[in-house]
Amino acid sequence: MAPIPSPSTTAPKDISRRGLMLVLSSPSGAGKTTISRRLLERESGITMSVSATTRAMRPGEVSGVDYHFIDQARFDRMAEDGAFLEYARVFGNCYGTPRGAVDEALSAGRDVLFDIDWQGTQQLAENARDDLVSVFILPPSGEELERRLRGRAQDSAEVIAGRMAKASDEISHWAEYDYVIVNRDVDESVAAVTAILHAERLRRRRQVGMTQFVKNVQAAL
Ligand SMILES: Nc1nc2c(ncn2[C@@H]2O[C@H](COP(=O)(O)OP(=O)(O)O)[C@@H](O)[C@H]2O)c(=O)[nH]1
Ligand SMILES: Nc1ncnc2c1ncn2[C@@H]1O[C@H](COP(=O)(O)OP(=O)(O)O)[C@@H](O)[C@H]1O
Repeated sequence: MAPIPSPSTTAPKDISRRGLMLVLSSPSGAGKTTISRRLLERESGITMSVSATTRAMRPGEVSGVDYHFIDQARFDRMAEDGAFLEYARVFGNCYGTPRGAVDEALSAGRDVLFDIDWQGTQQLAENARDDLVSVFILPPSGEELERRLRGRAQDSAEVIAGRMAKASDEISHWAEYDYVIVNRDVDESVAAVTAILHAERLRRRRQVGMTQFVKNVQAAL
């Protein structure tokens, strides 16, 4: 099957577009990180927001790529200085989205992908509803969620039990999101998120140069 053309080929090239903020949330272990990585590999024009966190680095994680790993004092200072677009406490650790990189990307017309929880999504919705597109990822079942958390083999049994205990709370926010995906098959989930991104890029209000483009088309009629 021929690849589906992306909106960069279906929207007129000389029309400037405002970047959007694409948020993925889910209970821990449902597959946000996996879906995000695949999406970033195949999509251009979108960058990942790298959060700051006070949690310990996991094996295989890279500082500055997966997270900016910082201590509590530095996190508190950044929060006080207004350096976060949003921040929250999750599983006893602090997580926050540094403002600078996001502002820069959006104003350059690039989209930004966020892996943040429902608390962060609510804060973004309060401050930037028009730029926000939110997607909630559900696991196919509770048993499968536990299998994925164990299979990831990155957390102790105690930490996994804590994440399972919080899963129901996190899931209770599913209806606050614009889109909902059940992550059964990774390829299908990536295709679904890609379809959402492509459609949202074509929203009229994001194509800020469209008025002028239409005038130019009309002038020649
Ligand atoms: N509000 C907010 N939540 C975040 C941020 N970064 C990560 N999170 C959320 O914190 C939770 C824990 O993330 P993490 O420790 O990486 O565990 P994982 O989701 O199991 O891989 C997840 O629900 C993330 O979506 C952030 O900057 N802000
Ligand atoms: N659709 C899927 N089917 C089977 N395993 C999956 C699927 N999506 C993700 N996984 C696996 O589940 C585990 C948790 O996924 P991850 O992306 O780390 O979740 P999250 O970022 O939401 O905590 C990983 O080992 C990942 O490889």
